[in-house]
Amino acid sequence: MTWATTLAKADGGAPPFVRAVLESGTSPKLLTLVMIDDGKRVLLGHKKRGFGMGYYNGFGGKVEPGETIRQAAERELQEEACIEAVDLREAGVLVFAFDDQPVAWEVHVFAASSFRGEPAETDEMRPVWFNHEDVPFEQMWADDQFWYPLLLRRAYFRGVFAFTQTTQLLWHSLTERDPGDEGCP
Ligand SMILES: Nc1ncnc2c1[nH]c(=O)n2[C@H]1C[C@H](O)[C@@H](COP(=O)(O)OP(=O)(O)OP(=O)(O)O)O1
Repeated sequence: MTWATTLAKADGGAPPFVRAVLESGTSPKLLTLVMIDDGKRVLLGHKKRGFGMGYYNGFGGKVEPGETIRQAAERELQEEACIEAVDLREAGVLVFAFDDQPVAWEVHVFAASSFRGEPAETDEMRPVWFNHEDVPFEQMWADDQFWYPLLLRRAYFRGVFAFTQTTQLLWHSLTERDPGDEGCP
């Protein structure tokens, strides 16, 4: 996570626990997040259970052993929204560090503008379309308001976010990067 460590030193520097977790040598927990954006509206799911319950979010979850990150994104989209993305693309990567967890979370964000199937409510998510100007950030993770503008204008992004008490955002650093560019921000 070279780029994340570099970002953690930017913008005045992250809280010490962020640098500690990034430099610990422990592999991050891998997760996915799929955003469906038709150009005017985004499809969000109202999370009905588990981590982030009550928030609107894209569709995703943990990468399971034996699957690629992309396969995990496709599986979670099917499991949570009952749809299959047609033009799934890598949109960005978000790293979350928590002051009470020894491992960082690395969330790989994908986006698609078209899909097969009809979004349907599942045990985990209730899908709802929002116009771009009506995205309900006050009912979403605190980091979302920062990277959504990049997502919506199709800029590839990378960000590091520091949380306390699970949901309170303490600090962040965000940059636009080309996929595969491992150089300094
Ligand atoms: N801060 C923040 N912003 C935006 N999105 C997220 C976060 N934190 C997050 O965890 N997420 C995303 C990443 C994932 O898409 C989900 C969380 O996945 P989760 O539901 O815990 O994973 P599953 O594998 O589906 O879990 P089970 O319910 O099956 O145990 O939120």
